[in-house]
Amino acid sequence: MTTSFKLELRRGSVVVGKWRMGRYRIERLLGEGANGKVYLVQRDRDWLAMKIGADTVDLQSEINVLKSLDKQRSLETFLYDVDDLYGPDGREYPFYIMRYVRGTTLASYLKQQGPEWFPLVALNLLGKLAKLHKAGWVFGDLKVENVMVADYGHVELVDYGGVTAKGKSVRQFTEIYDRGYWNGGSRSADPGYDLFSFAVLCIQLHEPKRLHALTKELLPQNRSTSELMEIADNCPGLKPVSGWLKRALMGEFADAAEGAEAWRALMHRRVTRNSPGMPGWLKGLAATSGLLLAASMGWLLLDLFL
Ligand SMILES: Nc1ncnc2c1ncn2[C@@H]1O[C@H](COP(=O)(O)OP(=O)(O)OP(=O)(O)O)[C@@H](O)[C@H]1O
Repeated sequence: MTTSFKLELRRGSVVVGKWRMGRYRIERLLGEGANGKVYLVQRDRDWLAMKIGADTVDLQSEINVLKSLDKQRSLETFLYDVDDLYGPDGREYPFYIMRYVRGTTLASYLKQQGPEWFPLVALNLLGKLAKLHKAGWVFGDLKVENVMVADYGHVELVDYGGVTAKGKSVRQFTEIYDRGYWNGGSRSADPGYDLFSFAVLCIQLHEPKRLHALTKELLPQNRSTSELMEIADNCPGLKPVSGWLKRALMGEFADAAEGAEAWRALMHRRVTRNSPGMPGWLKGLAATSGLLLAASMGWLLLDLFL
């Protein structure tokens, strides 16, 4: 993705908000996308993330969602400040300050820590989605790039630009994760929309090349969930969860909490069985992380249901 503006802020420079006068020291660029650039900044002793957009209207809808999310007490505060700044080019840019999410992207986490972490990280991600669904929201733009993972597989979502109230239409999405793109259903924001994207995300993590090739090969009218299922069925890493993925792609889960429960039961069943034919990642889980799994499941369940 490229940004539509070339603003660059140097490390060590200090940005002062035009209206609210907040002072932020730029540390480094965290990432950028179609809607803006995100910098790691410091205010007093706190590390925060600053998202700068080229266009106030674009950024404003994201800010509105964050404000509504912050009003709901079940979710942690994410938005700290909203203001405009003067760039080195003299132009005004809108920005907002949000919580800095520590961690690495999902794909690099699994690369560094090993694929045996996939089931647990995925379960934690379902837990995050479950909280949003419970509060009446759908994430909308779920994709590998928007999932950050910290130690012990702890998951955080970033980029709330696609978050949509249940029942409305999802406006910001990424084609390959989009239910409409695969002729698998509407773009109406229901929990099933996120679970569909979650299933594609699992496929993307395991078979990125095959998924990409499929998007090139198929004519729009021939894209279907069965094409996605075929990739999952033929991928050894996804075999244990292929039944679950099918249910998600078919919209059979009421929400992410129900999906998480089914995923957790699947993990539990597989780990306790520990049969000789068990796939690699589950063997790894059972052998090396039995205790860790129990502990993590404990906090996950607390996280999910508290
Ligand atoms: N709060 C945060 N803490 C840490 N890193 C973040 C945070 N927010 C965003 N990032 C990083 O910056 C990247 C770009 O941010 P973001 O996805 O919000 O931009 P975008 O323009 O909306 O992107 P897209 O084109 O995908 O919609 C993210 O993929 C992530 O790596």
